[in-house]
Amino acid sequence: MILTVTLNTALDLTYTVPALAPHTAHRVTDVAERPGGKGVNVARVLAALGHEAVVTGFAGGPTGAVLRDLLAPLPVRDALVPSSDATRRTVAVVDTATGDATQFSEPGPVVTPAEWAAFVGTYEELLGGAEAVALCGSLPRGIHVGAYGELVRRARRAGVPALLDTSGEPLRRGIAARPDLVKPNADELAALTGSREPLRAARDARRRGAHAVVASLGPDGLLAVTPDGTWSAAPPAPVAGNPTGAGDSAVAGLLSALVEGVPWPGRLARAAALATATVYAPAAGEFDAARYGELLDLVTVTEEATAA
Ligand SMILES: O=P(O)(O)OC[C@H]1O[C@](O)(CO)[C@@H](O)[C@H]1O
Repeated sequence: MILTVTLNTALDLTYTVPALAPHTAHRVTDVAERPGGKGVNVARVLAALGHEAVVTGFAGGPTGAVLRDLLAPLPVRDALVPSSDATRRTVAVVDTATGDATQFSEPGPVVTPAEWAAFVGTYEELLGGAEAVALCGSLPRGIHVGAYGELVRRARRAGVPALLDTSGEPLRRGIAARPDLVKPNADELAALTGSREPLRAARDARRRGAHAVVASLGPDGLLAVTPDGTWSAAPPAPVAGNPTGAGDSAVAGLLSALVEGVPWPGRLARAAALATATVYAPAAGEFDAARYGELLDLVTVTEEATAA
């Protein structure tokens, strides 16, 4: 079983508009409502790849109830812990003229110390049956900024490989706890290290404690800096579509291949193909399965002739 943690789960709304323009009113032509937050998306992709996936984190209030209802028919196990405050919503506005997505994310619930303690108990129990854990997304209010560091340390004590995908101070603190893998995007890596040069920044992230770093660089694919070598993985051509959730699919690709014992080049090919196939799909947590199959053969993985 692969465990995914989404402390700040979300009811993801996707609005489609013909053309997005500030200071104007918009008629929404399509509305989609999905259970979201990064770890929820990761779990859905893991399940589609044939892995048993368990989702934990918090859900509360009317939005939390809808999220759980939407999760129920999906092939992932719901081990969410109740919060008294309501789960947030996110809104992604997709502009059909350009294909661009603009995201608005609410801050999320205020989690109480008792709720955090209940979550930690559930997390410890679930770690007992986990082959790997993904720790994903922003922190809701009330949770200490070192929370991911604590969860990484607990995973290490349980002998479970931990992948961290977050940003800002929670990422900085989480990395210091030495996760097996971090998956920042270009902006998160630059904010962490002060460098917009991905190779230099990824090496810096390793020095800060991450065992391996896989940076997601949008249309440029992935850059992996690991103890075994440095690779880049690129899709055959840039793809137009909604990139929301592409990074989550990359995480699912990396984790599934890790637990299957696939070597780094194969892991990266899978992650890059899944991320690209997600851009072809309408919403985060989904990917175009036919395109994924084609892309697996078309992704180029190149070993960089440079020390990690
Ligand atoms: O926790 P955050 O960093 O705010 O990210 C959450 C959001 O990211 C997405 O997972 C896309 O990666 C959305 O589904 C949305 O819920």
